[in-house]
Amino acid sequence: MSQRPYVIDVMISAKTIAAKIEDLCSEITSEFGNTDKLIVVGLLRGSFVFIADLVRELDLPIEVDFLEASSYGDGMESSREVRILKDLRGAIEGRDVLVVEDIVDTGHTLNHVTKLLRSRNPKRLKSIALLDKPSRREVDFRSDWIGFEIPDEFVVGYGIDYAQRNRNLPFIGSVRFTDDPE
Ligand SMILES: O=P(O)(O)OC[C@H]1O[C@H](OP(=O)(O)OP(=O)(O)O)[C@H](O)[C@@H]1O
Ligand code: HPA
Repeated sequence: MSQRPYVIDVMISAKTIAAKIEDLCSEITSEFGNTDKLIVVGLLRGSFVFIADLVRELDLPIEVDFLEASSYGDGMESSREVRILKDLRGAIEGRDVLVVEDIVDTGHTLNHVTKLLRSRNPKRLKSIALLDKPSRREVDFRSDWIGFEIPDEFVVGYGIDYAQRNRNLPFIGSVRFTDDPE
């Protein structure tokens, strides 16, 4: 695919993200305070940075597992067809589960994944998303915890890509095409 030229404007700094994660983790720690073990499920690939920071702030007995879902390919439009490319290693029946997602946009990915995991009869299933774009929602879905509500802009960084690039930026930035007429 030929790439249009773009720049990335900082939307949420690394420091602001770190402060938000501390707040979210104290809420999650109280919610799951009585758990014997919390299974923290990261949705690959976008959540790999978020889950790494999150689990280090959780004062709970945890296990980590991953599930890979994909619906965007290399573009900016959801295919609305969520493909499970890699399933969990472990069973979640009767367990406490926290699903960790980088961004909820149309909502198709997290809606599909939480339905799939709920069908496996966990004891409790909650979800957390660092970013939420409510104005883009196509299905009725809301995550239990949200870091930041953001406007309808395509974002990258802190694990999130555009055509597989920019996942390594330490902040959340918005993509601005420099060949746009305005
Ligand atoms: O709410 P939605 O419109 O479904 O969009 C959110 C999903 O889109 C991105 O995944 P992508 O398919 O790009 O895979 P990736 O995580 O490997 O980047 C992102 O990481 C979320 O999982
Ligand atoms: O804004 C976004 N950026 C990158 N990937 C995405 N997947 C859904 N929304 C986005």
